[in-house]
Amino acid sequence: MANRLDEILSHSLLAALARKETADIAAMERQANARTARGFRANLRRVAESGPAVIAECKKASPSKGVIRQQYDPASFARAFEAGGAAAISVLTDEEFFQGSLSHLEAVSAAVNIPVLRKDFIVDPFQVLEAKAAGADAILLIVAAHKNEDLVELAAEAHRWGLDILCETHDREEIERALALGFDTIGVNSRNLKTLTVDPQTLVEMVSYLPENVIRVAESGIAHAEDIERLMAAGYDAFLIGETLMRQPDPGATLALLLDRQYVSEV
Ligand SMILES: O=C(O)c1ccccc1NCC(=O)[C@H](O)[C@H](O)COP(=O)(O)O
Repeated sequence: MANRLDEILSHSLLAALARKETADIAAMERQANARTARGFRANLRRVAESGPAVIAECKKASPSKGVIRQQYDPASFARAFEAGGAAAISVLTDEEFFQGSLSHLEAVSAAVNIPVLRKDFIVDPFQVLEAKAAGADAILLIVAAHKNEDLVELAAEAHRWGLDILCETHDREEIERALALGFDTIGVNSRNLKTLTVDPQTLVEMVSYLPENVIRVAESGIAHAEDIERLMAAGYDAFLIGETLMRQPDPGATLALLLDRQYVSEV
């Protein structure tokens, strides 16, 4: 039986191919060429030198939780995240499972000065072009979603467009594959994308496999200032936080509280 990740990947590929069919590729390439990527990796590194580098995520819904936030204005969240001290913004663009959109990415990119990550299930080089044309500075590549040859091809496409890559892993074998392929910004997702269960212990166990020259990003299930402190002490440089922020009445103020090491109550 197909697991959740396989289901999402098949849908993502079909949707991307359908968009590609009707796309004006030349116009998209002109748009992509006109944009200069803001350094995602460099900004994580810069911020992490003096404290936690948070990638604050605009996330309306998810396969595991359904709708997370009814009133959803990603550009205004992104502005508030920037003011609240985010190092970068992540924008979910998958329509089917996350109620995201490329238009969200465009709006966020235009609204902030910090780098923006296209958080999606990238399975075709066309999606990399889409990302750059819509104003992304980085894309996500999920190791579990690909054979090594495909990761190399997609990474080359990202580099062709000047985009940085957040390479996502979940276990030791995936981390070893990511390192062998030369990725230098590596996330460990505490969410198992095949079952959607979150296990915070995964983050603690996996960080020892990531060398210090890599930017180490802890992903998913981060809810409290204490989580960030514990994960920083374990060796993480950066923290991808979605649902905790999105469920709060004022996501930007909540981020500022988290960065000020104040407790955030669960809602
Ligand atoms: O969030 C999900 O349910 C999900 C399901 C399947 C694939 C990916 C999924 N989420 C993407 C992410 O990795 C998170 O949005 C990101 O790490 C932030 O996580 P959180 O802070 O727990 O919202």
